[in-house]
Amino acid sequence: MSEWTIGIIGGSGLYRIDGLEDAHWVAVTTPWGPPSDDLLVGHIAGVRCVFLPRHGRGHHLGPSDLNFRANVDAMKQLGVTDLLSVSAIGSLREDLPPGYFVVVDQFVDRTFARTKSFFGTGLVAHVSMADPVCPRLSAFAADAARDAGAPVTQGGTYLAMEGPQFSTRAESLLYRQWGCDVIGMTAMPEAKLAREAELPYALVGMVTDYDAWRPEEAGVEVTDVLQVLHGNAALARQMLLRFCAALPAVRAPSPIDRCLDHAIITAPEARDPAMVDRLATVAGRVLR
Ligand SMILES: CSC[C@H]1O[C@H](OP(=O)(O)O)[C@H](O)[C@@H]1O
Ligand SMILES: Nc1ncnc2[nH]cnc12
Repeated sequence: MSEWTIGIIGGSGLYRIDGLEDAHWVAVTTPWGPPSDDLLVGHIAGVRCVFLPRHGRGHHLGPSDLNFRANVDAMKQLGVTDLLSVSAIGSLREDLPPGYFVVVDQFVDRTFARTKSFFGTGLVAHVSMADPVCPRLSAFAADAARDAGAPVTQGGTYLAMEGPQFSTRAESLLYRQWGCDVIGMTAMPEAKLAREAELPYALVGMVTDYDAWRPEEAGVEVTDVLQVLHGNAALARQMLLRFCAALPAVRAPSPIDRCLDHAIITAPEARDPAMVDRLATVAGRVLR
């Protein structure tokens, strides 16, 4: 049994968190290079939280330039036990209009220009991604969003695209045919790396637009996205407050806390010592 430390990765439009008590910015270095920004450590409703603006303060990093490994490693270095991502998303469904909060539970990864694993030559691991989000954390997040007064859909498939350009109409229509519900540019490989780091992960997407599949509508523009996000800012803040306030005092273990028990395939004598060193934070539990 242990206590919670909630990592919050804030996406587009979410570059700081008001209401974080005793807050201070902390610079963290990682073996993977620099994270997107310093991390803001403080408390919400008595729960220790670590906030990272995914694109940096001022939004100077695009989705393909994010150092996802450094972001997850930095969270883990600061003692994060569970990771909550808050993202802007496009909707691929008529019944998920702008303003909706979608707590996603599946992903289709169509990104292609990103480093997707902490592991590789010298230390190979294969984690399961069958169930990519933590059901417990996702349920807490959905309840909190509902309590805050947001329209919430629990469950949905997020298509992760490379970007930075938005989709063509043909792509948008194709993703709908695939059964995807929402679209964004950042959840992958973030969710995969969180799993490799044994961090339970949940994603609350805030629908900002209908992407490009509606024939009568022009495609999405950044200004549309930001307008909806600014309108949602108070709701997002309330959601985080209620999320922390409702967490049980004691954190019961999650199976994800130990998912590397079954994942590493490289024999101990064949492991690259430099890789073992680099993985100290992420996988030290099973490598020491
Ligand atoms: C500003 S629109 C496109 C941009 O917004 C989303 O970012 P995030 O997931 O970090 O909220 C989307 O993935 C794109 O990066
Ligand atoms: N339509 C869209 N496509 C990709 N990422 C987004 N983020 C917000 N809206 C988006």
